[in-house]
Amino acid sequence: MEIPAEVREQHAQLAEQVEEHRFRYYVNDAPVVSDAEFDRLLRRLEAIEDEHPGLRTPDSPTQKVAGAYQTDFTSVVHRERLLSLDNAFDDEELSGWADRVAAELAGIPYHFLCELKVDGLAVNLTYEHGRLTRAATRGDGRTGEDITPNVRTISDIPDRLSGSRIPELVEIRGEVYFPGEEFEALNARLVEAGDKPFANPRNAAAGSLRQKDPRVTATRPLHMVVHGIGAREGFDIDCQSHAYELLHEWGLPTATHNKVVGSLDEVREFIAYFGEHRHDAVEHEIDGVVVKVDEIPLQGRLGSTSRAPRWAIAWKYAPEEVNTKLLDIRVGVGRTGRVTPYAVVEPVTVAGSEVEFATLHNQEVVKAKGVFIGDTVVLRKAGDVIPEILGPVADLRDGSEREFVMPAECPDCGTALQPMKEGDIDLRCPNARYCPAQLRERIFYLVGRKCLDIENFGYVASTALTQPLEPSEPPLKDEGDLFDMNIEQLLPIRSYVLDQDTGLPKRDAKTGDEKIVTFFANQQGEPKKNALAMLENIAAAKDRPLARIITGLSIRHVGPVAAEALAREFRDLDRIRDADEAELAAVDGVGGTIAASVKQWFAEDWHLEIIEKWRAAGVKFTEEGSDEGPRPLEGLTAVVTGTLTGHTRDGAKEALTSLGAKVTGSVSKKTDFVVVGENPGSKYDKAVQLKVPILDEPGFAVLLTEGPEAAREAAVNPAE
Ligand SMILES: NC(=O)c1ccc[n+]([C@@H]2O[C@H](COP(=O)([O-])OP(=O)(O)OC[C@H]3O[C@@H](n4cnc5c(N)ncnc54)[C@H](O)[C@@H]3O)[C@@H](O)[C@H]2O)c1
Ligand SMILES: [Zn+2]
Repeated sequence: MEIPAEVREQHAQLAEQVEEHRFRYYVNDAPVVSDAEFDRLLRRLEAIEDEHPGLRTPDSPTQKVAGAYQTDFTSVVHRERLLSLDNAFDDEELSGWADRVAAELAGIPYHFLCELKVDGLAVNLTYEHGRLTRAATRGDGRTGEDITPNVRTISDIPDRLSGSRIPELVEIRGEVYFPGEEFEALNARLVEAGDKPFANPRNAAAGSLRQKDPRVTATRPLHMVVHGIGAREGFDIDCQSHAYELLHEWGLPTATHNKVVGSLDEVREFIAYFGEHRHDAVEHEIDGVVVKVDEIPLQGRLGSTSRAPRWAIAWKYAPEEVNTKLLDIRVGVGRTGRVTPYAVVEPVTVAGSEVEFATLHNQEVVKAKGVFIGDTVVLRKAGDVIPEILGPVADLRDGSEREFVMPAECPDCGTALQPMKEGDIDLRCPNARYCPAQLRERIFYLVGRKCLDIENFGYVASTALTQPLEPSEPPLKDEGDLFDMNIEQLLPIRSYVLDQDTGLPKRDAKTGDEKIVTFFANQQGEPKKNALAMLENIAAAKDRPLARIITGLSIRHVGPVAAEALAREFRDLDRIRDADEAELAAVDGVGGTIAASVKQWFAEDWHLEIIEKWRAAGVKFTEEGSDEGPRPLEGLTAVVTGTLTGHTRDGAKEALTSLGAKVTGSVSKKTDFVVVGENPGSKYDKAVQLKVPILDEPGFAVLLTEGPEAAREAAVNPAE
């Protein structure tokens, strides 16, 4: 069949693009398009060739492992070819492959070996009589680059195989990868030294390994996972999974998650499991699962194409990385005044959602990533994690990019930013009381799920009540006004609708104008149902448990867990206010940092005013709890030390606190009782020295059942 000229032309252009991207990827270690984008180009080429098989010539990129390039490395011919893998992007492609395998093996029994697809670069190691004699990149599959001295610097890779049955010769195939958690530090060092940062960990692995000077490679934390064997002499194996056992015995880094299964459904389970757990169950980045026929003689029977084995297939997970433009870097002000730069990117869809913003943490992180405003960047969104920018695609720079400069003043109130304390990297707006952004964010948090949980009170209301356009005086000048608002105050309010991620006004999709709403009144100026419901819900929130109220105060470092611990221990906000730092710090789940922060919070007069206003409005600030029994030990402080036979340490503490006693970690004059078990240690000595009543187990039982008076009599060291 005649192939139309324009199809030929399109094919040639696509092929050229693919070749160019391969060159940038394999030779420069600096691709300019994402893998997903590259895979799409290759697939388009394949689709054209499916329709016009005449274009599928041996030199088409679809028929080759990769390009054969001239590089600075000496080339090495592999004893046995290194192949690529065919991909399956959906279940149809996977079962299509499985059907072809089944048809070809016509009734012979076989197994599937499921492996994780490591996102790194392929290397081929040659061991002769147990010694590593050569290491090479994959290259075009026949000829690779000699990187032996570089590979010798990787500590996972043994220079000599250990154990028994060492063969005369074996080629080991595997993937070298760069650990994700070390990536940021590497880029920071490169940027510091004036070098180009890498766009992602896989490029960092390739770029680190393919260094002219192996001493540079030696400074990079590279690792390897073995995933195959090539040429071999002097030993025989029946299954690939058994081969791995042997390689493991020889001291090679084999994978820990491989699984041999008997059915395609089990393969699907493996794929689904690691799709879900790719970030929490695996020590390196993966981009898919490789399914192989485990029996080696059957692999031989299935054979290979010029590019890939027929006995294996790579299932690719949905890509988590895309390239996009970094349009701007702005800063946002959070609930605690922390000022955080964030990236505004050209909207892209990644991992199923549209992304417009990515976090950048602080100005040092921006610097360390080496990204400039105007760069094309690699953006990553993994699972539920907040999108982040990995690095710039530096090869696409045209000189118009500019560096980000951290503002000196708060974008919302103009106050000069400063570190919270000396040496802190994070900058804060110190105007905690009046900064409109901080107040808005604090209110939104206070009324949210973790705190007062007030329905009909969301981000729009938080904005409208703290920074309305009209009237000039907001109903909430700070948290103190929360329970004193009335409907008359709310009706005239007009305000912007702010974006929760950025704090910037949202715009009308049609007109492009900033959206302004009268949130609480309808067109006749009457109260909306929402507004009335909100006020009712606010009033009902006065009775929330103490821990939720404490959480809502936005005390630095005091989240729901610490608030719960404080509430459980002290049962009353005034007692928390009056406790000294050591007493606070001694509470389980609190500690020094939180204790200091709590003291600091109560040292601010305007914070105390909030509490008094709320108290006047009817908030109780005590933990009454209807399930409470009598509290005969109220006001007592006890210490538990040593091993008790009748209680665990926590159990003993709980028994005390449930009766109203406070349990602390150290003995002082204020301690009322020290409960001692076996091997008590220095707290016992301290109690003797300070003449604090000491209770052994029977004495402890007396305290719990008969109360403090009887317990003092029962003490090991009764008062003289
Ligand atoms: N962004 C770009 O410009 C660009 C250019 C070229 C290639 N690429 C990317 O590189 C990859 C294509 O390269 P490829 O030919 O290496 O194909 P591939 O990554 O799809 O699969 C083959 C490779 O997977 C590796 N692998 C990882 N774990 C394995 C395991 N457990 N068992 C067997 N092999 C395993 C092997 O090194 C093997 O060579 C694609 O992800 C492609 O998007 C990107
Ligand atoms: Zn401010």
